[in-house]
Amino acid sequence: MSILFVGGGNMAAALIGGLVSHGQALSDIAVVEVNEVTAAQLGARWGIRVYSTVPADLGGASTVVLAIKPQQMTELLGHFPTLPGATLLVSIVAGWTTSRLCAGLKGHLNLVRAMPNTPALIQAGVTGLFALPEVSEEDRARVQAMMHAVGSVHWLTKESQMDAVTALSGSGPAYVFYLMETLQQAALDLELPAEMGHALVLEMVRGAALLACSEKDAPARLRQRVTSPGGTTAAALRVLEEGAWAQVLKQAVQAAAQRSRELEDVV
Ligand SMILES: NC(=O)C1=CN([C@@H]2O[C@H](COP(=O)(O)OP(=O)(O)OC[C@H]3O[C@@H](n4cnc5c(N)ncnc54)[C@H](O)[C@@H]3O)[C@@H](O)[C@H]2O)C=CC1
Ligand SMILES: O=C(O)[C@@H]1CCC=N1
Repeated sequence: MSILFVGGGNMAAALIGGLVSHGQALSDIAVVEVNEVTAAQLGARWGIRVYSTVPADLGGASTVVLAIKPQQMTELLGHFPTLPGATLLVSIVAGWTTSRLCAGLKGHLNLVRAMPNTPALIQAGVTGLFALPEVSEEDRARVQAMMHAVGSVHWLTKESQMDAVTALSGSGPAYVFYLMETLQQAALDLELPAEMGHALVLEMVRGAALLACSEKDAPARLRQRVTSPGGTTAAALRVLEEGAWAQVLKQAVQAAAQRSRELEDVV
């Protein structure tokens, strides 16, 4: 399949990297990128075609991937070419619903929304997908293969689930990185050398994630196995419970989901 990315930032670069490593021909990938520096970097890195505006013939692409910020969409769609009905449009733009996309694309219905995350950069991402009923099985398989190139894929049954997916796995890496930053600061406070604190946090998070992936036990059970009665972990968990840490984290995810719903109205 030939793919035109509109926006060549973080997520587009991650997707292109994944596709290339899965054997997608570079001649079948093109990007529209308005930032000259980013455009030059994309061209130099992969030798792919880079346009400064969306070409009327879409550069011959059968699939168009929208990968710009929600706040940049209204302007883009204001002068977007009319898509042939068979063109598959995939949007990774947070908050932009299929009904708003369809309206902005003059009634185009061959639409799939995708919500990947930044671990896609190392092909360890996870993506939620939602397709309109008009999208053929063949096109669903195409978009699934594209997102599978950067990690695992889950189909949503209702579009409203996209707000939860965005809040959970789309934004989620930032919650984990925030935890890591905080633990590194705690290591400094405990007078560990900075480099050692950094390495301990990285390896601990990697090990805990791998253990959770390899075990059938739920995280709650894995946590209990770390927590000796009257021990160090129990002392730490008591402080987290007193600070209503779980409640705060759930509120944070709710806030992200609410923001995803609000982004539908962003201009
Ligand atoms: N960063 C993340 O963790 C995730 C982001 N997303 C979504 O992916 C989309 C892109 O995010 P990023 O790649 O992080 O943003 P980014 O800012 O890295 O990339 C956007 C790119 O689009 C370019 N651009 C802006 N207007 C343009 C136009 N009219 N035509 C062509 N290029 C244009 C910008 O110069 C920039 O290079 C956003 O809508 C975001 O909601 C989805 C999942 C995760
Ligand atoms: O923060 C955002 O809006 C985007 C969507 C998911 C991750 N980043």
